[in-house]
Amino acid sequence: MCDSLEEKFGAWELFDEIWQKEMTDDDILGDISDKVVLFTEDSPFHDRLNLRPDVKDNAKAQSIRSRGNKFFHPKVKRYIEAIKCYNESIAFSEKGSEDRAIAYANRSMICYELHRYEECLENIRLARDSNYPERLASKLVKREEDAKKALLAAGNNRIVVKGRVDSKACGGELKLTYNGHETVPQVAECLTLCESKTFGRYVVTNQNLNAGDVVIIEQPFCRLLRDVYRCIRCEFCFKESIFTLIPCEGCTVAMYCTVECMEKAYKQYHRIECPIIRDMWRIFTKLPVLSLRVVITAINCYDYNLHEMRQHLSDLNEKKVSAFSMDWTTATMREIYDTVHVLETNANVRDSKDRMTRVFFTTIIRKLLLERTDLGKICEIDSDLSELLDDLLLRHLQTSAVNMHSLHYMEYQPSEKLYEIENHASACFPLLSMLNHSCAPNVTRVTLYDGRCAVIVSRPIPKGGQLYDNYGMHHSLMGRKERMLDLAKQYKFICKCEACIKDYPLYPDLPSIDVTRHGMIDIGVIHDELVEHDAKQAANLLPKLRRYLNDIGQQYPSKETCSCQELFLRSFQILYNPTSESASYWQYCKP
Ligand SMILES: C[S@@+](CC[C@H](N)C(=O)[O-])C[C@H]1O[C@@H](n2cnc3c(N)ncnc32)[C@H](O)[C@@H]1O
Repeated sequence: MCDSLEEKFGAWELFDEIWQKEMTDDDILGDISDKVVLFTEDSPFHDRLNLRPDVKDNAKAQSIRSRGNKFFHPKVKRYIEAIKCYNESIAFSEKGSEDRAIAYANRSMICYELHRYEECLENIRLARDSNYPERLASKLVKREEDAKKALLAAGNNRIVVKGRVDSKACGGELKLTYNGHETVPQVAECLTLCESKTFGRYVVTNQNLNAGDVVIIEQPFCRLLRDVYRCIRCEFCFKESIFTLIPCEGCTVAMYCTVECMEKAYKQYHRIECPIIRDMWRIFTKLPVLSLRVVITAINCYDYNLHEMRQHLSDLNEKKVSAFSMDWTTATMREIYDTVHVLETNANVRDSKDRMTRVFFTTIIRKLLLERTDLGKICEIDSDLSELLDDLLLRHLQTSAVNMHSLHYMEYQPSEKLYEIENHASACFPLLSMLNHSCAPNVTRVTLYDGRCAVIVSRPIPKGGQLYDNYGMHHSLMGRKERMLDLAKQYKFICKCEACIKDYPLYPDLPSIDVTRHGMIDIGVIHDELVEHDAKQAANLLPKLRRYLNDIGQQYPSKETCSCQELFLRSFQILYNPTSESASYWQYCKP
């Protein structure tokens, strides 16, 4: 990961400061709508947050490159840290500048040291295209010759990524276990959407489901790469491209694996985000940035015709929109957005401070958009349109908090010599968002390497049962009080799941089951085997774990079921998660 762009004093800290100074008890208890206007108009957020246009800066590019050179030093050999600095330097440098060319050339040097000869040659090409200085040209000629020779000698420089490549040979593409709905082919036809006062919308099965059943595979409506991956992965397709990223010419944040990805991102959202994305990441956490991404993606579905969008949304009967009954085989992007538009906001159960925070954030984002982007020109003519922008931002600042899902990949940890799951992005999924939470879940989510997300049953669910996801608060890892507080704070509900009602203990205090009745399964041995991150091994273990979970799954909770669920998930992750290539470089450098 790279350094986070988020600053210590951001929008939340400013809000909290103003809130404590300005708000009286009467405001908090009474109607706050008038106060909202005054509050946001008077707030000195522009200066306090030091909002400023993002500009290329060669001096900064040079200083970041020097930092990279220190990491590159033969006694230091922290090449990955060095290349992240070179990438940041490339992002800051002006197009065609010597600083840009030298950063590419330095990146070629690291590629050479890491035996990535094709990428070394690509960086030499990029350096030359960027006016690499004549006085240093001989260095590049020599490196180019060496790389070509090494490439010939190596035969094939392709890196084999253990998990991903092998998985195709072992498990193939992950598919739904059952036929999909005719009009919602990404959801097993046995699933239906229900609604109640207690649960809102929720998903049930009309037949018995077994552990291992794949019941939903969904493409996100939109997604957002975490800022700490900006110098490692393509901002559009998320591919790990640390050796060949190219920069957006408008901002100092976005980098891409190809011009094609850059153009697609620009068309879908970056055209609007480009002038404000650095400030967004500086002053906010990922949730407001994802909310902005949802709004811009939605506006793009309307080709920036905000009049048409406003008309459509004001005519929309929200109660009638359902991701489960829409015909996805013919749906347009506008119709897909309708299903995002009606995601839960929990607006009616938010307290004054929560609502005011989101109004405050909306005001800041709207102002940035109107001052710096094409939306300013569009909204100038009609104040109703800027109101629409406000409504959308406020809405999705709420829906994102409640419905956002993290995307994961497997990262090699050089110090422990094993793979760990990491969260590199957030995404909005209209169908997955219909799953409610339980602290003792019966399904689990797996990010697939093509960017979709699969829902897999993790213990048997009887016909008529509800499918329960886990929002990050599991009974085996967190105490009941803490879980309930967190769920109430972020998701605004009082959890009454089986684990909360029956007060299931933490993992060390869980009962053990009588394994003699079900055959022994050595959790420790399987764990050690899976740590190897070998896809063939995972594919072999999966049916065994699946059988075991279906046998013992009814005896919940127990140490065995919880551990087995963990190992089961791990096997799926090894087979289907994106896997980092980083294991291939640590042999040549220091972490
Ligand atoms: C991702 S949405 C799930 C779908 C939601 N029920 C709906 O109607 O859109 C998350 C929200 O659903 C509700 N929710 C989730 N799990 C719940 C549960 N176990 N009991 C009650 N409400 C729950 C909460 O309002 C939560 O913020």
